Amino acid sequence: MSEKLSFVSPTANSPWGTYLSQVDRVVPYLGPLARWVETLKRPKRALIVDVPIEMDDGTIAHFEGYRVQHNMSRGPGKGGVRFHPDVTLEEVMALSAWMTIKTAAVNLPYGGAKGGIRVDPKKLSLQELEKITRRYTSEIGIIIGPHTDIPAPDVNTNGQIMAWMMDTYSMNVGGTATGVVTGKPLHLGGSLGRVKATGRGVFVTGREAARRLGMDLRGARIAVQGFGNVGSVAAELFAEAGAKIVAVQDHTGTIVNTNGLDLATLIPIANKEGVIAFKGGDVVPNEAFWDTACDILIPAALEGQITAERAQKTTAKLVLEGANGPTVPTADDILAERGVLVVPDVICNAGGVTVSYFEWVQDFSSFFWDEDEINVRLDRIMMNALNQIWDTADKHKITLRTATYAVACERILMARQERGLYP
Ligand SMILES: NC(=O)C1=CN([C@@H]2O[C@H](COP(=O)(O)OP(=O)(O)OC[C@H]3O[C@@H](n4cnc5c(N)ncnc54)[C@H](O)[C@@H]3O)[C@@H](O)[C@H]2O)C=CC1
Ligand SMILES: O=C(O)CCC(=O)C(=O)O
Repeated sequence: MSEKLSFVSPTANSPWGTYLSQVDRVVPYLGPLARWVETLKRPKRALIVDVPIEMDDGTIAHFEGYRVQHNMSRGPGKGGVRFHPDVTLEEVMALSAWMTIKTAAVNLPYGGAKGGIRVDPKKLSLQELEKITRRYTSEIGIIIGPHTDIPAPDVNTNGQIMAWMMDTYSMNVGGTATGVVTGKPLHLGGSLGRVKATGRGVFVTGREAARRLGMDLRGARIAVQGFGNVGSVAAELFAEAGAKIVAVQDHTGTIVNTNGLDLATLIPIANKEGVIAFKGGDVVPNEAFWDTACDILIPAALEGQITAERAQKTTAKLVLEGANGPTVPTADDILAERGVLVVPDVICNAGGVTVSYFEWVQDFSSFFWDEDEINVRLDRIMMNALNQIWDTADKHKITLRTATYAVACERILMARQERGLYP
């Protein structure tokens, strides 16, 4: 008998509700390991912290922060830190759980964790941003560490924030601990290739999926939602392969150009002011993004974006989940019924954590690899994982998402079983 979690009541399409539904779907494929499945339905540890800072105007502001360690059966917790006004404990729980599945899917020696602060970082000065980052790091310092839980960048966090986190943790323990976070700047123990790794993984898995569908990337029309680290890099790589980026949406709005957007001009503008400031496309209402005629759809923003209604109307034949949790379960079913292939987040966007793993290994060995070596190893890990998942999907006639969960959950629950319970 298991008690219900007392601190969260997920709804069907909420991030945690979506995750639970994804786990339920894999149970028939777990064999005797299914008796351990409840392990995956609750986080191992969830920390809520108060983050007080003095604002530039002298007032004291309090923000709520989280670090959730979902599962550590296979190794230390691993996963990013998000700064966003909508961050909740429930969302961070789901994001940490998806990390557990993702690290196991690509067979990295990690569990899953994630963190976040409910704050709009765009409203903070640089000094306030540094203060909130450092205070949050100190507060979660009781559960993170190079051998216990290793944060990394996620939405609205970057190399500078990882540098402050590394410095704060190092000051608190009294020695430089580069391995406590990944996604750091290069001269602070960062790795070549990390900035582009997630977008690169989306491209590598997407190229293989397109090949298997018989879709030529040259001339393929792509719509990208979210034009930050993941979306813009994936778009660039697909454009280099001959595809046309016909629609892009970010938090400022949506632009469309059926002849293909000029990324060399768009990317620097989007990084500074948002895509809406770009003059080389038509500005359309946000909902029209989902109506844009395209062959490939790349959600690379937030959770819950592909709803049942949007799944029904998309013309895409292939969905590449750059974001975590972008598709709600009802939409997943509609896409499957309509024959739209979905490469799920837990494999599609695993390139980032894979190069984070390389960074962590390089930090411990104090020996750094060149970018070609990183990319060759990244591509190999992504392709091996994808091929194994595809074989599992073919064998059981299931979606790539359920197949990824089957491969990953077997690894996680086998580790759980082999470790045993005390006494
Ligand atoms: N950075 C990384 O290495 C990884 C990120 N991811 C996931 O990829 C997604 C994007 O992350 P990043 O690119 O790192 O974040 P980012 O902060 O660099 O970019 C986020 C993008 O989403 C856009 N956005 C935010 N709210 C939006 C809305 N309501 N509608 C449309 N666009 C919106 C922003 O304008 C921005 O273009 C997230 O789901 C994240 O968890 C997954 C794996 C690794
Ligand atoms: O690089 C990492 O360790 C984690 C990245 C992340 O948060 C994610 O894959 O969603």
